[in-house]
Amino acid sequence: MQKFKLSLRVSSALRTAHPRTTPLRSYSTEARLTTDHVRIVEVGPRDGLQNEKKSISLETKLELIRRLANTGVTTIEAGSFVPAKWVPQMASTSEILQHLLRTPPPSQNQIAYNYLVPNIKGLENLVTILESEGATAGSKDDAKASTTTEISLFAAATESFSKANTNCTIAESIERVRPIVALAKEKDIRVRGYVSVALGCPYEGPDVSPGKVAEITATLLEMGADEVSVADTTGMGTAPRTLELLHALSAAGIANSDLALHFHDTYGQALVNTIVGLEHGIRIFDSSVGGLGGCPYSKGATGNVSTEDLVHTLHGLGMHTGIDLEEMSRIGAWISEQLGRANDSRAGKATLARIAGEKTCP
Ligand SMILES: CC(C)(COP(=O)([O-])OP(=O)([O-])OC[C@H]1O[C@@H](n2cnc3c(N)ncnc32)[C@H](O)[C@@H]1OP(=O)([O-])[O-])[C@@H](O)C(=O)NCCC(=O)NCCSC(=O)C[C@@](C)(O)CC(=O)[O-]
Repeated sequence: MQKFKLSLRVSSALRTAHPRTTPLRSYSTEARLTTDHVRIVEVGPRDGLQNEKKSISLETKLELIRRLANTGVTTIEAGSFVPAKWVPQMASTSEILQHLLRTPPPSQNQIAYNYLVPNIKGLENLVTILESEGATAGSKDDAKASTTTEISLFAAATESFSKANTNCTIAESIERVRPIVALAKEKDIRVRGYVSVALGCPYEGPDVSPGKVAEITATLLEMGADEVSVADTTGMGTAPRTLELLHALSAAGIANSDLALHFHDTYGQALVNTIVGLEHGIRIFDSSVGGLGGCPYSKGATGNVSTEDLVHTLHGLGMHTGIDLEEMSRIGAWISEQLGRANDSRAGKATLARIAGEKTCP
């Protein structure tokens, strides 16, 4: 495999788009790629399914998670402790947690199951189940030796989105997060933060302040979040603005190792922006199998970048994910069929077509 070497010349595009703020500099990647392993956070069962019009049964959700756990992926967002009136598709999350606590993952994989909590009540509900099952977040007894339970919490980078998504201002949402992190730390639960609409807001447009995103990210980390996923909820991000945002995060003193990137592929820019992130040194990316999802507050929004497309791109760049692309492609086709929707992964469809072709070739 040839050494991964890119020269995207992002800097000249950046200069045109942002003449005042961005320093002129050449953009060489080689020195930044010190490690070639990327951790993918599979968000299909939560971020994907929460936005699908058709609800699926608990059994199908469990089957989805079981199959995903067999692909080599190490972090799976399994559900969300939100009121059913806000997100009806996530209503069976308690049962999912219970089931996963009782079931060792297949193939002896070490898997972290992550649950979104919008407020302290969500985390209290999760902890009640954890304790009633006699489990801790990082279960150490034999039956549960290889699963851990994590949470995600979230804030938004614009006031309008914060109001629509969480019924409160940004400042109030940060205050809401504080006791969640404190309780999670007390219970030894790993915490992931999200900053939504980091590269574009359905109400306020693409010009979201990178400084504001960096400020919220830093606040979540200072409170005790273990990593923060910076989310392009609307898919409005472009390569130059992604780079500008990454520079703002670095300038705020935030280490790349504390960051993940979460791209939706509404404008088909997710993989381009992923490469910008890779070049900058980010090694954690979120994606959903089959490109499941959308966003109820963002008209026309498609789902997350598909895991199959992301894995295909990363492997093509010589990076490692530990994920079996063929198996992931089969799951993408299967879950799309269960949901009665098109499979949004080009690499997934192409992989399956290639396998079918190989089988029928004389
Ligand atoms: C934050 C709230 C709850 C405030 O919602 P609210 O209506 O202001 O809540 P409230 O505190 O006034 O309570 C209202 C009722 O809900 C109950 N309640 C309160 N909390 C809970 C809970 N956790 N679980 C179960 N029940 C709960 C509470 O007990 C009460 O019950 P009642 O007295 O009426 O019977 C609401 O705004 C909410 O759930 N928002 C989250 C919506 C959501 O999940 N959005 C999608 C996730 S974010 C996302 O997807 C983006 C991301 C992360 O993927 C990254 C990206 O941007 O791409």
